[in-house]
Amino acid sequence: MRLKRHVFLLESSLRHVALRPLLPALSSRCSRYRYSSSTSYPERIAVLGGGVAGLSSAYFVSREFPNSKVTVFEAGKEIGGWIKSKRVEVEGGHVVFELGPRTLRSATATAHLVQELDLIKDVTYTFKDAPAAKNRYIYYPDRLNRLPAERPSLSDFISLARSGILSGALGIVKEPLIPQRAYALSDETVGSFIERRIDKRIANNVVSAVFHGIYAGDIWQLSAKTLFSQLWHLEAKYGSALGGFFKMQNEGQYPMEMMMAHPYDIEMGRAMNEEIELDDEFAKNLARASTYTFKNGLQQLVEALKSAVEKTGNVEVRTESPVQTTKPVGDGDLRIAVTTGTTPSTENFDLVISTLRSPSLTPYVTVMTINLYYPPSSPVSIPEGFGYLIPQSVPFEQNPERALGVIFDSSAISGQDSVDGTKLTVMMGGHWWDGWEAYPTEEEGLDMAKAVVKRHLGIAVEPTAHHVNLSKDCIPQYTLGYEDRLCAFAVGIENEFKGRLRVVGNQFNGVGVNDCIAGAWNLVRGLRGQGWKERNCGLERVRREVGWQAVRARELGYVRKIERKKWKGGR
Ligand SMILES: C=Cc1c2[nH]c(c1C)Cc1[nH]c(c(CCC(=O)O)c1C)Cc1[nH]c(c(C)c1CCC(=O)O)Cc1[nH]c(c(C)c1C=C)C2
Repeated sequence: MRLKRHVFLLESSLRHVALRPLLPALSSRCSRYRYSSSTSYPERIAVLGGGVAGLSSAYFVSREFPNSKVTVFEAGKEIGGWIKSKRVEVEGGHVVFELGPRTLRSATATAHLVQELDLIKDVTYTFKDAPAAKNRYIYYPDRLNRLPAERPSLSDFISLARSGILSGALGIVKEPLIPQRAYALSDETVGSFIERRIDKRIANNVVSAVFHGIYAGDIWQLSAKTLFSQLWHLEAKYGSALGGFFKMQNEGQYPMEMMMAHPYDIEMGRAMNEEIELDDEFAKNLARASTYTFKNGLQQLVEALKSAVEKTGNVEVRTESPVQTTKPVGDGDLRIAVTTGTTPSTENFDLVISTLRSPSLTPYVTVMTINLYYPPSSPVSIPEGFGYLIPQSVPFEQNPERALGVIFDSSAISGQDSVDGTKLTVMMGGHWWDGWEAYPTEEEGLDMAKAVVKRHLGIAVEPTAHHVNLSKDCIPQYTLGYEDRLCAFAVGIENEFKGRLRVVGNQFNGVGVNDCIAGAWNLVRGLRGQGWKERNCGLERVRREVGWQAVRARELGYVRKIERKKWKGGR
């Protein structure tokens, strides 16, 4: 039985919510030109880029316009972008190494896609009560510190306090007394926001670790307005982030149910709630899960997407087809000429959905992932948990390799490997490698990763399997002033392409897999009917300075409906 379920899960203020795609329905102007008025749907659509944003755009658009011919252009030999899972044979069986993102949090658009692609049977969950979900560590200054879980004990706090990680935490209590920022301050870095409102030590010791785990970025460069959007707008509205948060809760019915949101996000959340139906059992599992992935790794998702779009017969995926140029055909013809291939050829499209990067908008960081496997016979013992993150403040001698964190994959993810043992991923680089002209070789990377796990985890033995992967320029950095640059960018492409070029992907919608899929879903929703003829580019959200509102999380879909029922005695 399929029941309607709203299954957005918690999205903390650390998550990037400021860049959800716009709701083109709000844009009323519809420019009609000679060519465009002749068809009621875009006959030919190009999707630029075959990563998860491109493939999910192709999937949604092929359903929205079943008569359109869709072509996906991918520069590389393979589709899937940064999502890559590798099955490696080891003694007695196999293990799955993830070279990029490895797990998903519950989010409606992605969950629905998983369901439509018939992947539910292959989902493997990490439930919220599992040690992997509860135990997260920060390495500081020379040891692992467990972060407070749902019910932290006194000894948790004592050991954290001893490590020095909590120095400056008193600033949180004093935060409501800190004067509101000057009206003229249009953005500041995440580091400076925390320093101004709480304490610099908390920024360097705690917040920088979390930002390593999401952006592999430098909190002294990343934008608070974009990446701390909740806190930023709470301060603007109430004068204080923490005080404002509690004041805002007075407007709700349930404890902690209110959050700040951009009106566009509210509209998108409502649309998802209305339009998306999830399988009852799947929804229940998602509500209990901290994260999930697939038995053969996250790559299953992009492979299933590719098969599904190709099965339609209307979508062609062309690999090894780098995009050379995209230009308006011009002279009254609104179509876009896309030149692709190493021996360039040009075709005209009624609509182009681009996931390609725009270098002027954000810098990128490079991350090296080193997967290590130790068989059960190895004298290796790691704490049960998700893994650990390394803050910017860790002394150089404790982290000369500039690792960002280590994931305990064998503890964090179950159901992928046919053998026991210890599986780890060391993540290195990120902003530490900014401006480097050359990166470590695979051999050097492996040696560096082994040195990290030896120093931090006491693992002195050799892994029996490993894989080193360099993802060059993989995570865009939403640095100071990002939203202003995005706004100028949106105006530029709207003027140039008159609405026929739409953008989506990790440079615009948030850096996570869920962000890219939700962005694609919403972008395609905006193309419906004659929406594809409207003069916008998918970034209308940043085009208007509108006030953020306090809303019930439920209205955004961020509510675990099933849990809420229990909480309120089954109402
Ligand atoms: C390849 C490296 C990546 C780093 N961050 C991201 C990638 C793809 C993107 C990302 N990671 C997380 C989020 C938050 C939202 C979410 O979907 O959970 C985002 C947008 C959280 C996260 N961080 C790590 C893991 C395993 C997860 C869960 C999601 C996932 O599988 O990516 C660990 C981790 N990620 C990075 C580093 C340096 C790191 C360190 C242990 C960079």
